[in-house]
Amino acid sequence: MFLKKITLLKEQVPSYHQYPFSIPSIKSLDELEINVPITFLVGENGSGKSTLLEAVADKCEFNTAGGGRNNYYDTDASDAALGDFIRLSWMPKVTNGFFLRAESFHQFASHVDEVGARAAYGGQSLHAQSHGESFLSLFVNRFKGNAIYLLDEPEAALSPQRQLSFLKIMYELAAEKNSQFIIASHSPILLGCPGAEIFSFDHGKIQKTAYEDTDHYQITKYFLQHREKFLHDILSSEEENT
Ligand SMILES: Nc1ncnc2c1ncn2[C@@H]1O[C@H](COP(=O)(O)OP(=O)(O)OP(=O)(O)O)[C@@H](O)[C@H]1O
Repeated sequence: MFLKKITLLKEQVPSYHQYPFSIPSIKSLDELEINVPITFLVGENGSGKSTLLEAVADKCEFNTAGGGRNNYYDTDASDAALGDFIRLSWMPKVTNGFFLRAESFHQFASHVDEVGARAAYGGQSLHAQSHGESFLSLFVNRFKGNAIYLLDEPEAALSPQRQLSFLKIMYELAAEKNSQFIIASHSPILLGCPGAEIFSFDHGKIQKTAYEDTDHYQITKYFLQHREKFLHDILSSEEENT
């Protein structure tokens, strides 16, 4: 484990009325203590997970469009608006790692081709693989250990079976190869990783939550157990509203 704490430098915040400080979870952030090698960030869409993850990537000097320290390429991806306003506490500091953004992975794959770095990603162009296959190639070939990995919705391209494959890779890297993961995720499969801690960004604050208390677990479980009733209730209330 490397990153132990994320602190919002409150005295430097210019205004809580503008992005990113206007996001309720960020506004109420003081210190986030990280206690285990695998940490998940969960919460409703727009609750601030990517904003915080991007800020951490920025402080790590990773390309905020996706990549590590040595991946320089231009992109339309946003600047890390929060990066200058957080402090990272390390023990020890690590500079090796990777920031995965599912949405700009295409541009990252082009960058790998352009700089002739395919060998580091399994030898084949990431563009010549399916979206999910290219994610798995990245995890298998590039994630070697002694590093911090910041992943924004890594499940985006992965089938349930491949999510399990990724879970195993991540678990082993954390347990045996001195790796830390901070992951924004909506996947009830990944969130179930043993030993992981989950922080919820819902209800205007960032707080630790149990796997079984997440919406991801509860809604998925209820849906699978009561699919017909669930759909009937949702669809009939939709009809009443129209
Ligand atoms: N560049 C920006 N300028 C202004 N507002 C922004 C900007 N980027 C994001 N926001 C807003 O900040 C809020 C948090 O966005 P963020 O992307 O961090 O959410 P998230 O929790 O990662 O959501 P999701 O689960 O949908 O990925 C959203 O309401 C979003 O519209």
